[in-house]
Amino acid sequence: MGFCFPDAPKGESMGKTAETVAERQKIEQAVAAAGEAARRVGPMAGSITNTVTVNFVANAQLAVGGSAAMVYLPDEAEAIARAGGATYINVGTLLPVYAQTVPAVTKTLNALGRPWVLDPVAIGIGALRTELLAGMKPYKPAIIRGNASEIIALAGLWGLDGGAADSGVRGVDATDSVQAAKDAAVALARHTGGAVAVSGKTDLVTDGRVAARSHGGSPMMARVTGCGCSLGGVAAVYAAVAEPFAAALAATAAYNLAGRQAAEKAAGSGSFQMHFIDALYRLTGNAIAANPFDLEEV
Ligand SMILES: Nc1ncnc2c1ncn2[C@@H]1O[C@H](COP(=O)(O)OP(=O)(O)O)[C@@H](O)[C@H]1O
Ligand SMILES: Cc1ncsc1CCOP(=O)(O)O
Ligand SMILES: [Mg+2]
Repeated sequence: MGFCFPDAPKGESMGKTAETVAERQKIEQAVAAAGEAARRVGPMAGSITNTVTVNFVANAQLAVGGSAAMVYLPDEAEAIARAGGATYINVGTLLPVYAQTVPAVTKTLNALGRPWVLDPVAIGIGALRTELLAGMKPYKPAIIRGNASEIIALAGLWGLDGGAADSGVRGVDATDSVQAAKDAAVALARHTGGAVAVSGKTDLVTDGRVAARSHGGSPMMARVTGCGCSLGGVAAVYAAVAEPFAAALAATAAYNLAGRQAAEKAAGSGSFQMHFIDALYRLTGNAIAANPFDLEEV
């Protein structure tokens, strides 16, 4: 492991002091522990997620050791929220029933103090999506995971620094860079007191105090639908057994490592998905923690 700060803008990288060595080691240990605990405990992380990638989300959660359960109805969502170690909410394809399900379950999760992960997929499309995402602000997800444009748009919707109503969300895809979403991610993390994971070529994970830039993955991940959604589902599995920042970084690092490994074997995007699930299944906590990341204070 050791230090690597190649991407940190000048003046922002943490110095190589004893304190930062200790900070890095603490983070690496927490990430490794999250990876190991998911396999040991087998936490259930239920999902309210989109109909496009629901199978990929469940298989990725199972591959890292968790247990999956997908629901749509309000009473069933309440039940899995109560029974699960964490819950995943992804607004990718909304149905009318979500107008009841989503506010009820986020309120319950907040009242229970139970971690939940939000993926604000395609934020900006339609009135219901905007209403549901705006209404989540007081219920504070432990982890917000999205691509750069979604993170900028969510901070804009919640009236936070770095946000913009007119971010570059294009359907479910991003047109903004991860770096451009840094201020929005930090502001969101400070609002929730949890963590924010911004995905892209190099991912950024922050708790509002430090930011880790996690390296790896493959451009092929943007050619397979659900790499982002399933990353959120895996973050929920880890959030059931670890603090938000460690859980978000563990999921992000696992994806970067498994993505790199899968790309070495895949002949194209179809077999990439198969090799990717295989690679996730084989990861150890120590391997996840050893995936390269840079650390900076924010
Ligand atoms: N060009 C890339 N190089 C490496 N990894 C990538 C690249 N694009 C996306 N990824 C990875 O794919 C996963 C999903 O990210 P992304 O495509 O940004 O999410 P979304 O599908 O929600 O837009 C993340 O693990 C991210 O690191
Ligand atoms: C294509 C699509 N349309 C609505 S949800 C969805 C899946 C998006 O998945 P991801 O953001 O992980 O690529
Ligand atoms: Mg997405």
